[in-house]
Amino acid sequence: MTAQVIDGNALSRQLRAEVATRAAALTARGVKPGLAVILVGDNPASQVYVRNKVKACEEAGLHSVLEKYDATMTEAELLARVEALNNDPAIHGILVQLPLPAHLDDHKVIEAISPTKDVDGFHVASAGALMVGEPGFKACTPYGCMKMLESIGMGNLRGKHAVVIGRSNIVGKPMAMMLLQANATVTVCHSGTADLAFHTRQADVVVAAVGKRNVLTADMVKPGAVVIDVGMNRNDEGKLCGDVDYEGVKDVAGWITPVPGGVGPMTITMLLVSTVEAAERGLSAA
Ligand SMILES: Nc1nc(=O)c2c([nH]1)NC[C@@H]1CN(c3ccc(C(=O)N[C@@H](CCC(=O)O)C(=O)O)cc3)C=[N+]21
Repeated sequence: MTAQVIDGNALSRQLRAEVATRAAALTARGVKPGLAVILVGDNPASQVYVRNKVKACEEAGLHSVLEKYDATMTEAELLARVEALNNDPAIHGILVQLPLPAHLDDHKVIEAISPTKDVDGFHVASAGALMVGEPGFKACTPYGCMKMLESIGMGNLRGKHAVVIGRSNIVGKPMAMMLLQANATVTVCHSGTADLAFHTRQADVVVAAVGKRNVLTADMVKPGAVVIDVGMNRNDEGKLCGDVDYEGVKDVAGWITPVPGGVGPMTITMLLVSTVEAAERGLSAA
């Protein structure tokens, strides 16, 4: 059996067309949805990601501002920029690209973003809203993974077992909460898990979000399972690859997401969706 591919580029094209329609409607009412992206320092991977986000905004008719700062920027300066954007009516979403240089406290900076503009979903208020099932911005990567599941008719996971590998605040934990919200029985595995394969072999859905190559191999996957690969790694030839041994796993799984062209573009798409939603909310509150 060869797995069917969940094409993140194709699904993104569809969803971004919907975003563009909503953005045009808002713009016609005098509110062009605006995203501000702050990048501190010169991490080469971050430069590429940030450029892709800004380009995606332009293509969907959103206003975007990229603020680039030297790695020597002080925390007080960064907090002042966040505060200015919180108060800027042209900006509906604020994203501070992570990781920040070591002398800046990620947590403190994220908490300074107004929860009404936290389109990344990283603020404790957003994480808490997800936890208790209240409306709020959702972390874009797991949100994109849920949209991929919906696209193959797996939006409701009642009776299904989902296994998440990884427990980060930006992917693993919110992913587990969203799967739970979709009625899955959820297991979260991590570096302290004794027998990872024992858990993954029970899974109808596996989400690999560790940041290490070949975390999931064919022998660890139940035939027909859905495999979602959140990893963004480079192999020995410098080629982008995920956490899943794609070549092996594709012969066992029922569905699989590729890297590149899977979760990555969906992450950016959900950022656009949340930014448009932030602008729509502002309008309905006014
Ligand atoms: N505050 C914050 N929010 C983020 O959402 C955030 C972040 N910080 N820091 C870094 C990670 C990483 N990330 C990616 C988004 C899209 C692709 C993407 O589009 N990847 C393409 C390929 C890109 C390439 O060729 O390098 C793909 O998978 O097809 C990758 C990675 C968002 N992040």
